[in-house]
Amino acid sequence: MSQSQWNGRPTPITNTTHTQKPSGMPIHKYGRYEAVDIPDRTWPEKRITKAPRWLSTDLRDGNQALIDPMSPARKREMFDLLVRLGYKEIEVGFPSSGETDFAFVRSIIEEGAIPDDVTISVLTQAREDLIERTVESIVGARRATVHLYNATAPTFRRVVFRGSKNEIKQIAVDGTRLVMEYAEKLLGDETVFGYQYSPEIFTDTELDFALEVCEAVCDVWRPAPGREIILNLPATVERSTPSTHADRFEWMSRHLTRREHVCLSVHPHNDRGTAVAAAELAIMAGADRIEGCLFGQGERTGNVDLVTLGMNLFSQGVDPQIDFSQIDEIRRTSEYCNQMQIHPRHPYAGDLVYTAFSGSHQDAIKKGFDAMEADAAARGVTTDDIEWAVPYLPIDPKDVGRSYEAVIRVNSQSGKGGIAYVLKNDHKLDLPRRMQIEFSRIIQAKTDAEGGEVTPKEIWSVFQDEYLPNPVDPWGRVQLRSGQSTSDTDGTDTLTVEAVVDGADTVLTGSGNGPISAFVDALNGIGVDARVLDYQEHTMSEGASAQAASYIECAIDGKVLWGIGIDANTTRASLKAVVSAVNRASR
Ligand SMILES: CC(=O)SCCNC(=O)CCNC(=O)[C@H](O)C(C)(C)COP(=O)(O)OP(=O)(O)OC[C@H]1O[C@@H](n2cnc3c(N)ncnc32)[C@H](O)[C@@H]1OP(=O)(O)O
Ligand SMILES: CC(C)C(=O)C(=O)O
Repeated sequence: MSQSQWNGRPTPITNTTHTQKPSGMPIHKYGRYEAVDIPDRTWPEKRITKAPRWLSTDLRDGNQALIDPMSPARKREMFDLLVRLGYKEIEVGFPSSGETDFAFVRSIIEEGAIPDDVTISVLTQAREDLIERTVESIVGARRATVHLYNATAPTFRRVVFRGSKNEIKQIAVDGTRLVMEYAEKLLGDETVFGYQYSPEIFTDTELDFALEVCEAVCDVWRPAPGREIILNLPATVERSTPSTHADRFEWMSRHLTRREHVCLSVHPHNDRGTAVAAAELAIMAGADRIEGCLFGQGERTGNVDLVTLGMNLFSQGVDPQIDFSQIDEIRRTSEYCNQMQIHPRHPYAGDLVYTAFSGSHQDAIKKGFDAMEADAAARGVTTDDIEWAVPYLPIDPKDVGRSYEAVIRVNSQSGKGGIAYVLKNDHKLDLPRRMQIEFSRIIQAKTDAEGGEVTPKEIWSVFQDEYLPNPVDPWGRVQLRSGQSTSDTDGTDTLTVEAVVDGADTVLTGSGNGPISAFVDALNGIGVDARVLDYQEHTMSEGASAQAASYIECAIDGKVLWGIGIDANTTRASLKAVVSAVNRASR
């Protein structure tokens, strides 16, 4: 007998209870990614306190991965959106790939679509004919960067270029020289010309070799004050943890000579699903700039998502310097340009990302909103002036142009908090806690029976049917017509009420220490045994025509239930609430 049984307690589950088994998958085919020897790494202690430089490559890396690459019209729509959002560096294409990209670059230059403070960038392989065509494409641009790449990783050296390390380095060096020569030959003084080099597949390149190639490229470009070089170290295929990626950036940042003239850029792809973390840690490790695409479009699993990165900064109180305040417009444009749908759970932008279906989340959200309102009122400010603190909502959906409408949606997983939120938000009815429980059971019965979601409209219709008189087809024993009350100096109220009772016009009279108790007394006259257990009321709006809501919990002939009354006059509202409970008791 085990000790726990001996104690009369259940046997605890230990981790030996579930024995995990080898998967049988071919793990022998995959090697472990090499760690970086950098024990004195500093990036874990760093904080991101300002926005990095951003480059959008939607029109290049994003576009090259589309089933149906963007038409000129779609490209232009995307370009204009990126400019409106505030991106200052935009990779606009691969002009030597064909007429579409070349013509697009020419069109935005010739039509004056590029603001003076925006730098366009164009990508090319390190091949002379392609470089010449690439430089031709940017003639007349105010600010333009040529971006040259060649893969440097062992497999690519062996399989794609079939060359030695020196030969691969030479491709980068010759390419850089050719870019400079063609820029010299073709570009005029009107163009502020920049240069970017990417050792493609940096993530699989030996660090010392990546450094050697970057240094050789710098020897040709000769970065100096006012003559920066962008060294972009791409995770062309994401291969390691974000922490190892950060180590590699810290290592490169420490070892690059002329570091002060280098803009160190990170270009993560999302193969392991950790591109956002990889970009953020790379910035902590010393990178200055991030290349990515809106909503993570791009090759395979995509480029890093610029929207998530920017919004992550925003949610930490750091200005991303990009305007995401109309996130649905950004989403619609991106969906149109890319002909790809954004997932409903996409961070910050998906349809469902500010929505809670489950009871405990809804309860906490409702309490969060209530607490924010109380806190703001106590300080005499609005909720926009205090720190956001609503559980389960990392940001205020309003800040990205969303309403609160979809924050709580009700289904079989929902509890009283969610339903109460809908009534408060949409109808200004702040139900007492026990009434929330009562009404949520009514909604629960509906969701259990019918499944699916109950819309706010349906919730309201069930609520009206359950608690409020139907003006067209009234139901229940009692319908109030009018009433008068008088108060004696000894505190006794006498009430006379004209009502329809069981279909007949009736005058009820009663007395008590207030209008409610007088009405309860009057109801005795028609054989209703009512006792008031709880009473709450609140105004529903401000101003002279304000309505009040009264909630009364009654024991009626031994049955405990709630009633509600809504009226501009608080006494009438409370009498209506008693009638609501009485009618429900006999329904
Ligand atoms: C990681 C990235 O996203 S890189 C960007 C990738 N984007 C694109 O490729 C989109 C646009 N590309 C294209 O339209 C075409 O590839 C073009 C027009 C540029 C070139 O087309 P092609 O001349 O038919 O060549 P292809 O695309 O097959 O390229 C392969 C050749 O280029 C060489 N090559 C590949 N990359 C590079 C490079 N960066 N620098 C120099 N040569 C390169 C290859 O070794 C191969 O040479 P080989 O034929 O001697 O074996
Ligand atoms: C050209 C480079 C920067 C690239 O797109 C990649 O490596 O993913």
